Amino acid sequence: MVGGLVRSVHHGASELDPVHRRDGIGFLLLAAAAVVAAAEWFGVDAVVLGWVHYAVAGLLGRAGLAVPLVLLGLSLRLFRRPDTEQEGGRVGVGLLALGASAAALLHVLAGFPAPPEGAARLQAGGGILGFLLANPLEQAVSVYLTVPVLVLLAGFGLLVLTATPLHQVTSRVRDGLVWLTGGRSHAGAGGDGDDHDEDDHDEDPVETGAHGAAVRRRGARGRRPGEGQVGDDGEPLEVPYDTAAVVWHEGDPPPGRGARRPAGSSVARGAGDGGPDRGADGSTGRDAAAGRPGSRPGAEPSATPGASRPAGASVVPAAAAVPTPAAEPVVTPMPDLSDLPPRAEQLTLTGDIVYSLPDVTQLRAGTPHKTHSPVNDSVVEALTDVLQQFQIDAAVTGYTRGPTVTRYEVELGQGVKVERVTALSRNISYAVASAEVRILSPIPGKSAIGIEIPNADKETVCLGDVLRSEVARRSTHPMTIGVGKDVEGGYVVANLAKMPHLLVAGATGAGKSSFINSMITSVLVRSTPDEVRMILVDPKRVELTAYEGVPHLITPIITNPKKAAEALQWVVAEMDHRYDDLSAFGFRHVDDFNKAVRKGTVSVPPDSKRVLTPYPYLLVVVDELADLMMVAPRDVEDSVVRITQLARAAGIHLVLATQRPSVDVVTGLIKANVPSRLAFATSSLADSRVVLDQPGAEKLIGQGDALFLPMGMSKPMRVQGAWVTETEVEEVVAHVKVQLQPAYREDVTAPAAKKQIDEDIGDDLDVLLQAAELVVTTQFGSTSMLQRKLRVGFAKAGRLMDLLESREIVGPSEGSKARDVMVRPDDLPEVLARLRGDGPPAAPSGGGAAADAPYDGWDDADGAGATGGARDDRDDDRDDDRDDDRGGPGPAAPVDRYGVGGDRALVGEETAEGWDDDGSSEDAWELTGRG
Ligand SMILES: Nc1ncnc2c1ncn2[C@@H]1O[C@H](COP(=O)(O)OP(=O)(O)OP(=O)(O)O)[C@@H](O)[C@H]1O
Repeated sequence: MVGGLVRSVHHGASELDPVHRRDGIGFLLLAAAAVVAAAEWFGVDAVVLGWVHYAVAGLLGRAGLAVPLVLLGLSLRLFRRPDTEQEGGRVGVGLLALGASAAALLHVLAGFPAPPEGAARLQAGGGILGFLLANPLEQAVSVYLTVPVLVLLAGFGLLVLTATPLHQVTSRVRDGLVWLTGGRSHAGAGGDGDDHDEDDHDEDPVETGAHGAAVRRRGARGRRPGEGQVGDDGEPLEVPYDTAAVVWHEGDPPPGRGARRPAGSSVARGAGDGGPDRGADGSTGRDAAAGRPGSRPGAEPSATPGASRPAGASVVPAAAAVPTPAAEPVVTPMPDLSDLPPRAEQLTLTGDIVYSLPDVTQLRAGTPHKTHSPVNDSVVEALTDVLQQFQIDAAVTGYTRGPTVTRYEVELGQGVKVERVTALSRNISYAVASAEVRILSPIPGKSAIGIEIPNADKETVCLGDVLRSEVARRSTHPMTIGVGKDVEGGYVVANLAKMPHLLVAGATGAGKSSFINSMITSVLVRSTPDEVRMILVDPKRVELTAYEGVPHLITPIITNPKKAAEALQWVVAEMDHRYDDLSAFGFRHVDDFNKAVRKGTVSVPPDSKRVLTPYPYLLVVVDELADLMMVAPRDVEDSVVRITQLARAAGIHLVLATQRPSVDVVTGLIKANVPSRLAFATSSLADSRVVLDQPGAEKLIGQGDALFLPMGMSKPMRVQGAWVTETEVEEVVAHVKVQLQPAYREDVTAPAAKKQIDEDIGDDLDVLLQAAELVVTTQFGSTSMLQRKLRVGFAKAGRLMDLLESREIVGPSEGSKARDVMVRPDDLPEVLARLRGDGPPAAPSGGGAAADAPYDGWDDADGAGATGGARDDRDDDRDDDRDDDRGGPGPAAPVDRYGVGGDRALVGEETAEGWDDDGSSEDAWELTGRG
């Protein structure tokens, strides 16, 4: 019976939720601490306590007095950070080394008592352990060396226990002092990061795959002037940025107060993370921070001997001035983040589920940003040489160093043609021994030519740093993700909801999957499943498996391309449902709807039993679009186009990635409707043109180096994508998975209802669709044209023409003349849908659809939303229609077809209101002039 009982308890314990198990261990340790304290500190008289005393004091002697404290510390640690199980080994080794050396030292102090002298003598020293360690040591190396050896062992134990490598002891002590003095004692210590620098490089994932666990706050410094007021004076914390991406540099005003526009900005601020030491002239402050004597402020022509100062160049040098050669690398301190508000730590989901977001400080920290290194000096020299050799009156006046590339700025003398420098691109490549030289003329917002050259000493941009940056922490929008760092070392974050759809392209190994990992991890770290749901499509089957089972998923990760195509159709249906809902309740955007639902200002008709819940954003990620386009090109294109044209207001956003950015994958229609682009290194100039409509991506250096062109920007900005290790992803996934099960929707990948295709079309549907498209777009009903263009025989072309006639697409035969075409190009989408059997009955479309946007007008027919005109006008039109027709809640509120976690909703006030402050996306459209 006892055996059975023990077995069942053991079985039950192993089935316990790991969180409870760890808590259980914590309580056990706490109880043990109390017992040992009673025995050792207070000498309480009881049988069991006597045994405990014999065990503890017998083993450790006086060192046993510390055991209650150690046990208490361990238990508190388990309670506070239950996810540190894997560090148990380290803590164990540290404690053993520390405990053993302490016991041995006590044994030495007690005068090396031997066991025959009695247990009491041993207990008054270091116990059995002290005897076993100190006595042999004394015999081996004499008493004079025993003590130093034991002290060293204790020091080693302490370092292991606190996870402090020896070289970081000083900075840890300093950080400790900063912590003790409230984080103020360190202001102005600009160049402190140096001692971390070289060693942190060893943790570079690209080189070693190593993964640093502890997050250190480095170079802590005082708060910037004015920074504290942002939260205090009640200004909205969300950044009202007018493009999807925000760049922010340390030293910039707090985001939201003049955060810079990514490119083309006329504001030229100093570059790099100068921190508090930087004045208006970035170089002066930086040089001062580094304590370098004799550095020149500003851009001095004498930096390039022989080149005359460009006349009329009155540009405030935003870039670092050309520094004195052989100067020390300049490392900027990591920002102090201690006084930034964290993203809501605990969120309550409906059903009283308390959900805690993963701790962003657990993500590893990267190397501090260098604004200058000796490598840059040699490149400046090489560039200057080239300019001199070709006798061009131009000078390298400065540079801004990013994590992977540095942009050198060249100013021209009067009357010097820009082409003289740009024509030298091959010579420059040769001089700096790098094929990936990209020339920008001009640098947006500056009268200077930019020459971007890869750094020989690259830095890794860690997602943790980007998400911990001020700009990311102040954005409460759940769809804000960390992108990386720009070429000036500023953090780049982007709001996926404002993209509103993103195309990610790049050759194999260029960094797409890493970006997608960073993106998904950002979402998991920043948003609850009630805020963002995801559909992940991974035809490659390996890239996204780590996310299987996270509660943000709406359906298991889809690996089958056919199923993926069906899922896209489900998304279209979902979008339509959301539109129905929005229109029935009289809202234009899910943000408005959600806000009203949270405030409780929207009510269902009295006879409806529906419980309104906010709609989560729906993020659909396709990791290889080419695989989908191979199995069902038309269906996928149709769905993508439909989603991208309409889904913004419904809170549905697509991210499409492909390594084959050729026109058969990224078709004109898809491209026209996915306005934001992220191009990693492409294998050809043609691919770069497909993605960005301009060259440049073929010059990227791979491994996360990218050109980012969010909607509304004319020039792409160069960013180094953020890196997140597999271990970090695993930790984040484990954190979210342990809290909540995913609530999968069954119907996402269920095959769509069988379409009603006319029997007499039979197997000819595809070719009939092509024939209809051809005839309608050309407005030319000729059988021989069909023969030629579709490469079909006469009989087949004739039959197609008859079918078209029977569907009233062309008129009757008129002998040798071409037939009349009865359908206008505007109505083509609707006609094609009807032929396919999934369209609504024929209905006249709303006019005004431009011929280059053939899918506009489709929605008039199915009532999902009226669109018309070119893409930029569409919102206006739709809004107008809404305003006219839908003044308030419609009579028949639709049933709750959106069942995703339909029984749960957000109730947390802080989240409920959080991201609305920045204005719904409608504001963004106004700001970009698209509203
Ligand atoms: N942001 C980054 N920072 C540092 N290294 C990176 C970054 N992104 C990618 N890399 C490096 O490049 C390698 C390939 O990246 P990744 O797997 O993302 O390429 P990909 O474009 O997805 O390739 P594929 O199409 O074959 O999947 C990574 O293993 C990593 O070493």
